[in-house]
Amino acid sequence: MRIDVVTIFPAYLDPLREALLGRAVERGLLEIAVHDLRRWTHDVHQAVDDAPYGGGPGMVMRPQVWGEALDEVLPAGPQPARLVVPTPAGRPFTQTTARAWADEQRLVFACGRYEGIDERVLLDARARGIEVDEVSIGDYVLVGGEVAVLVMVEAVARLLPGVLGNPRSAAEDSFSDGLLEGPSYTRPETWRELAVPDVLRGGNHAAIARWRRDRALERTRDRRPDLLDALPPDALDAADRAV
Ligand SMILES: NC(=O)c1ccno1
Repeated sequence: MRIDVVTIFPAYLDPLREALLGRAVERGLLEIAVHDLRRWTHDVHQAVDDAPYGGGPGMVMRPQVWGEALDEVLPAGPQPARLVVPTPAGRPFTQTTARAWADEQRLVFACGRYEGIDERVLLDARARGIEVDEVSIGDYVLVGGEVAVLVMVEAVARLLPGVLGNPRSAAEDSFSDGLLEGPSYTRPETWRELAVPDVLRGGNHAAIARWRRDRALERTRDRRPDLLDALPPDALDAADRAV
């Protein structure tokens, strides 16, 4: 997969070169390119924004600059690419989104700032046959899209084959079965008079699986009852419903 990020603050994306993602890039599992939007300005001030039509607070990012940037980064023509614009006004970004995007060949992230990007940039991209997703990582407002891109790239990249050491990690983490993951424990067996649940030390795999499922159901019911409501009717068996 190739990921391109267009931003006026390229250094914000430096964490993409660290740790798990950095190693994935070094191993050729993932290609990441970060572009400074100001490369496509032509004035001495490298202006990327202007006052909003209709008045109101803040500034809007100029279509000319974004248009030239995306013409270069996402040239016209048949290409399996998806343009992603992080915005608090977007559709929710979820694990389902991450799984779907993990199958894409190319993702291009456009990081808006100020009051956002002139709407015509997105209309033009769609008119050129590009899939455009406006997505939000949560119901809060950030200063720009860069932090949201870090979140989304990590959520997607960890699902790519070979990125995680153990592929079971992605298969068994929260949301994999529609539930939140339950509690985890490691050595020592007792720490500050707090003991690891006996079942986890007993070696009975069926009992361990049942205990983990019960804790996941309890946690999901307590913290995210909406996820339980969204499960398909046959997702919970009689033992689940007894929890
Ligand atoms: N909530 C968000 O995804 C977001 C993106 C930019 N500002 O907020």
